[in-house]
Amino acid sequence: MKLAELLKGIPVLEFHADEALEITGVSYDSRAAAPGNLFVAVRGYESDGHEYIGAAVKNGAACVLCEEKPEEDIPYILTDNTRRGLAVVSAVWFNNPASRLILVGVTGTNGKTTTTHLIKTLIEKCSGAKVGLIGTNYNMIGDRTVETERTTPESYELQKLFRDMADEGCTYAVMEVSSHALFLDRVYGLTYEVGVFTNLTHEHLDFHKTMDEYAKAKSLLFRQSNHAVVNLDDSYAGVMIGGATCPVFTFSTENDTADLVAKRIKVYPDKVDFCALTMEKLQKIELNIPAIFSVYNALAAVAAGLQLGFELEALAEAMKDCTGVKGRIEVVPTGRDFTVIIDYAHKPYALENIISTFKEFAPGRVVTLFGCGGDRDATKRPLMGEIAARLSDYVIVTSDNPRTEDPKKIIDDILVGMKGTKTPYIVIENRREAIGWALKNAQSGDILILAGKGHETYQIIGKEKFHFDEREVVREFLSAIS
Ligand SMILES: CC(=O)N[C@H]1[C@@H](OP(=O)(O)OP(=O)(O)OC[C@H]2O[C@@H](n3ccc(=O)[nH]c3=O)[C@H](O)[C@@H]2O)O[C@H](CO)[C@@H](O)[C@@H]1O[C@H](C)C(=O)N[C@@H](C)C(=O)N[C@H](CCC(=O)O)C(=O)O
Ligand SMILES: Nc1ncnc2c1ncn2[C@@H]1O[C@H](COP(=O)(O)OP(=O)(O)OP(=O)(O)O)[C@@H](O)[C@H]1O
Ligand SMILES: N[C@H](CCC[C@H](N)C(=O)O)C(=O)O
Ligand SMILES: [Mg+2]
Repeated sequence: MKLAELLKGIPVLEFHADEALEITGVSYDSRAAAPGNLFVAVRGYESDGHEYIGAAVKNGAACVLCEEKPEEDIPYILTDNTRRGLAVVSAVWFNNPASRLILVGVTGTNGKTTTTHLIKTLIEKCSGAKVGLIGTNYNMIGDRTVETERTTPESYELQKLFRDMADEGCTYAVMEVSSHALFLDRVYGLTYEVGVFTNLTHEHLDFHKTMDEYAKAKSLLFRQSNHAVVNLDDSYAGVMIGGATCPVFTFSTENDTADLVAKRIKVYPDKVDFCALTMEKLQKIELNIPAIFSVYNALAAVAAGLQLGFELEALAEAMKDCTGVKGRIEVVPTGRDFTVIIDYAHKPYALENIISTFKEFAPGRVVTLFGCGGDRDATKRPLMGEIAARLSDYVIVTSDNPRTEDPKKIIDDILVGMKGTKTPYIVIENRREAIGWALKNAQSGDILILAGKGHETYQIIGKEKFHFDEREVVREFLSAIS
């Protein structure tokens, strides 16, 4: 593609290159730069891409899109914001694949992965269309699963994925839109047919610093959506509605002024059901996933479906086909008289919800095993400690992904929130050993919640990723315990 064609849509401050230069690809990491590429220099939190221009040139980059004049003698284009520049050139490079897709974006602290899965199934069942999915566990092109590293990919990888989806016949893409992605312009330039807000609670304050800044980042989604769907029961609903530049459709379990209201909610050990009330209709909805928060995820998905033009009756029918997601309230078969649940609750509010849910149904004790991730928001650690101690009958404090932090220090941070608790607890730093101990000491009727790692099949210690699948660990220990 000619350079000039690739750069249309970019605010150019200075153009020091031949417009007819043939570009062979786009790269934003010097290590991935190939001969003939346009290298986009991005200022980051760890380093500055401008410092890698030399390395990119060594790898054959033919031109640079940057915010400051390179020291190297290379054709360059100056622009004001290279993160946005990367998003725009990536879309052009892949021939604007998003224009072939109806996009649904889901943001919020909890429930994004679950809600995007629900919406995907609803669209498939209501329209027969092939639907793409982008999120924490994996990406999907129809039924085909594609591995992922991040919840919302960098703009270049995102556009590439959209291209594959469009080429393989998808007409919709449903995606989780993280606050990082919104703040770092990974989704810059996209227009969502529907943007969904699930909720906002304590998380990622290492990055956003304050809840207000975190909320502001989330609300950016509603500046690039044609329809907004907002959880009116959340205390940050006003920020999302205030930030929206499109019509807003609200849902609630308590406020009758919402556009979609859940009435007569029933929560069972294995499912929920409720009556969904709109201005025109009343319809029973059943979802085969337990917990009160599943009602919210179902409401969010139905509301999105309504905004896409599907009928409430059809959405209710399709909801019956929705199943749970790996690592979200996942029951591990044990063949014993106690229950093991794997859940991705790695944030205070999620932990509170999952423990409360099982407290309601547990025939015996609720035993919570959890840790907190290293190199992530440290202020959530004592909050999670307090919640686990207050709501559980027994707590096992262990490690999550310590990353480059000292696991003992992370555990100490958690224990600050458990000071003075009367709830019995034990600290076992090694997660495998902690799970083994929990299983050996499980009592009849117990519900053992392994919280925090959900679908993950690894543990990150230092900078290394080790294979660690809690399902396997549970099976190994159980086969050793007669
Ligand atoms: C805070 C954050 O999101 N950081 C992301 C961001 O990093 P950054 O801007 O600080 O980049 P940097 O490492 O300083 O490097 C600057 C530039 O120099 C380039 N570089 C760097 C080294 C080199 O040798 N050559 C080179 O060219 C880099 O490619 C980059 O373009 O851009 C990088 C490139 O896309 C990402 O890899 C990186 O994600 C890091 C790894 C990360 O852990 N992100 C997490 C926190 C995240 O994004 N999480 C959210 C939310 C999760 C959820 O709640 O579900 C997600 O969407 O996954
Ligand atoms: N609507 C909800 N409200 C509160 N908690 C929820 C909700 N939905 C799910 N959860 C809890 O949060 C955990 C994570 O759910 P899910 O993966 O769907 O959210 P997410 O927003 O994608 O999270 P992440 O940002 O970590 O990927 C679940 O395992 C469950 O404990
Ligand atoms: N997307 C989240 C996942 C956290 C999962 C938890 N197991 C942890 O390591 O803290 C993050 O990277 O912050
Ligand atoms: Mg997710």
